[in-house]
Amino acid sequence: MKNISIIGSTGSIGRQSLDIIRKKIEHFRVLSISANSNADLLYNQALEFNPKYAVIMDEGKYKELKNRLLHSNTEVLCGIEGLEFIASLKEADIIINSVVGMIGLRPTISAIRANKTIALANKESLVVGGEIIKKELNNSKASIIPVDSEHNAIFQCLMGEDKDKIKRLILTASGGPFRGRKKEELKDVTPEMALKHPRWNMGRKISIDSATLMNKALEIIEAHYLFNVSYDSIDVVIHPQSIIHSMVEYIDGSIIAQLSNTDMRHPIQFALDYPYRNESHIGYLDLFQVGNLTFEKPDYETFECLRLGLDAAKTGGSMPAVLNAANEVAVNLFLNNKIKFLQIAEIIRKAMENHKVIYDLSIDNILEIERNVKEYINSLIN
Ligand SMILES: NC(=O)C1=CN([C@@H]2O[C@H](COP(=O)(O)OP(=O)(O)OC[C@H]3O[C@@H](n4cnc5c(N)ncnc54)[C@H](OP(=O)(O)O)[C@@H]3O)[C@@H](O)[C@H]2O)C=CC1
Ligand SMILES: CC(=O)[C@@H](O)[C@H](O)COP(=O)(O)O
Ligand SMILES: [Mn+2]
Repeated sequence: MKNISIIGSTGSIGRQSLDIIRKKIEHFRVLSISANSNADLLYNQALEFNPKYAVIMDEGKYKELKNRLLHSNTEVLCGIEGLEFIASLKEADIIINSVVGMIGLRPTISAIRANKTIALANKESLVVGGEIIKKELNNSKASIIPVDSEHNAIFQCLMGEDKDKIKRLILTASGGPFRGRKKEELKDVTPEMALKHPRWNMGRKISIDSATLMNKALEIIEAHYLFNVSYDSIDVVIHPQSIIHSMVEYIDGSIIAQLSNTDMRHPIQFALDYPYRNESHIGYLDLFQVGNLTFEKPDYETFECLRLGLDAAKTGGSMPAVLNAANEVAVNLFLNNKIKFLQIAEIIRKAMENHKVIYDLSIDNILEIERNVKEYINSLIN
């Protein structure tokens, strides 16, 4: 029986994690759950899974949730300290970090310091704090099992292999809802259009990141830190079918790929069962239904976010944190119809140009960078 803490249990990955747990309830116990503001769903999850702790970020909803769960076995906590607490519980075997955004950094660090196994979906914590996370991991017995589909695929393609023999990592990208379009055609696209991902049903922020291809930029940085591979050895290939979730090319010319249905419950199950493989509860890939698998080069001209991400990655230091913070603010503005689609990249570019890079990063100065970037963008658009 494994005890699981889920940070972000009310989101897309959080709900799919609970779905896997529901199907394998004799193997897993839900120890803690959390939400930002969706108190109703958190309440229902608490009733169904009877966790020891439920954390709500939104202070305004804390008292009411506490009252609603008064006669249950679930203690209600609030705020980032609550997330750090459930990320480091002594009795937790696996921490699923499925929160969205760089708010995930502090819980990831807490889990590492408590020597936990972390099923990591929250890519933003690695993007902003990759160097710190690497150092913390070196001083702990914690491990990260990637849940992000590409990184989970690469993790599987590396199993049993000699890492010194890697030639390159090949990250696959669907191309998003605007694949094949030129910049001119993206001027007036709406949030509704951008949210319609052709293959995956995901949360709102990552769906917009897929539409701008920022998602792939974040994933390049994520892969760099997870697998300790230089940026020159990480390539992106557009693969519209999203059946091959990523590949590793070795020095002898062999490419090893991981394929499965376009369903995040595959990598989630893998991470929860690791190091074992168990029967799938969600079905198997029917190769005869898949059709052709195709590959294209990314269009760096149209999808400027991908190029900005590469620039930030190669600059290093605090620049990926600026890229990420600016992206979080810009995506939010776009989703609220405050800016146009193409302004997302424009705002990120300006925030990067405005930033003086620092190389000795701490959690505090990452959080300060986030505040400064927010202020700068507010001054830009007001
Ligand atoms: N969805 C997917 O298929 C994939 C997602 N990922 C990554 O996984 C992570 C989660 O994505 P996804 O599940 O789509 O996101 P969702 O938006 O669906 O869910 C996010 C979760 O985080 C909570 N949350 C949001 N903001 C805060 C905050 N400020 N403080 C505390 N909790 C917060 C939400 O609570 P509430 O419900 O109350 O808002 C919710 O539980 C992201 O980093 C994403 O890039 C990676 C690969 C695939
Ligand atoms: C499911 C998953 O891992 C997402 O990150 C997905 O890859 C997004 O699709 P894109 O390839 O369009 O970014
Ligand atoms: Mn992904």
